[in-house]
Amino acid sequence: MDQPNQSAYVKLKDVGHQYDPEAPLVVQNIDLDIHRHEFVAVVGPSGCGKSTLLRMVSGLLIPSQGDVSVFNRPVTEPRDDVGIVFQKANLLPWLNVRKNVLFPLKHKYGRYSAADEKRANELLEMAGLTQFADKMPDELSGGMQQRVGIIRALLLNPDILLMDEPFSALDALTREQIGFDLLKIWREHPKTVLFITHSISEAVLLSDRILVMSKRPGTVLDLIEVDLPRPRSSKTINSPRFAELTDLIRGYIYEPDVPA
Ligand SMILES: Nc1ncnc2c1ncn2[C@@H]1O[C@H](COP(=O)(O)OP(=O)(O)OP(=O)(O)O)[C@@H](O)[C@H]1O
Repeated sequence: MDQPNQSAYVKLKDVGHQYDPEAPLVVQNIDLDIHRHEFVAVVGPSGCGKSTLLRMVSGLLIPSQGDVSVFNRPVTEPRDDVGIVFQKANLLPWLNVRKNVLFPLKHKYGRYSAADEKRANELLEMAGLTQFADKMPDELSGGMQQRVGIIRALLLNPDILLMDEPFSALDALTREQIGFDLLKIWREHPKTVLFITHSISEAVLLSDRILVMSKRPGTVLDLIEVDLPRPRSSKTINSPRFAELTDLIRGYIYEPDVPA
């Protein structure tokens, strides 16, 4: 279970949100502490408010109820130490891959240094993209573009990484591979991750804990500890415990009468 912890990197306390003051809440009574370098996934039925939750942590959306804090400070706007990866990489089509990775620095400071370029090259190497660094985005596959989106979010070395269905546009094989790539990056450059996904197996494969949300208005049905050993691999997927955990979550999502 979640432990009250002053040192939580991300903290949601009794959070609720309604987009329209006349309309019902889309999420309510959300409590969650995410600790340093923890990987927490959020799953739940379509429309239950997963993206709303992530947007509130990012500072793109201010909740109508409750408190969201990052590093013990209320979230009032987006911040540099929180990186975001969306479903689509949204690369700039007129910049090559390396320049796309460096774009956040160029945008923020108007320039980047040789050291920044070196770091971009290191990240590109880590993501297996060195030979594509000078290519334009439309010369890359969807999976490669998404990798570029991830390392672009890592360039500013954020302590927290928010990922909103980052792999959902990819085919199943690429999706599994990029999941393992993400785990490798996370091992080498530990980050606190909040990861939204529709895929129960992806959530179990990647995360330390999984927040299971009810259908709208989204509330917390369960917070599940994923007690599978790391590093995770394709063997993990075939383990009996993996099947138990995915079945448990499926029960919540497909049989809404299962008590919390
Ligand atoms: N900007 C907005 N204005 C009004 N309503 C919105 C807005 N964004 C989302 N909603 C509504 O809030 C609810 C939750 O949306 P949200 O995108 O957070 O859910 P989700 O769980 O991420 O959905 P999905 O799994 O389908 O991506 C939905 O009913 C959606 O229609």
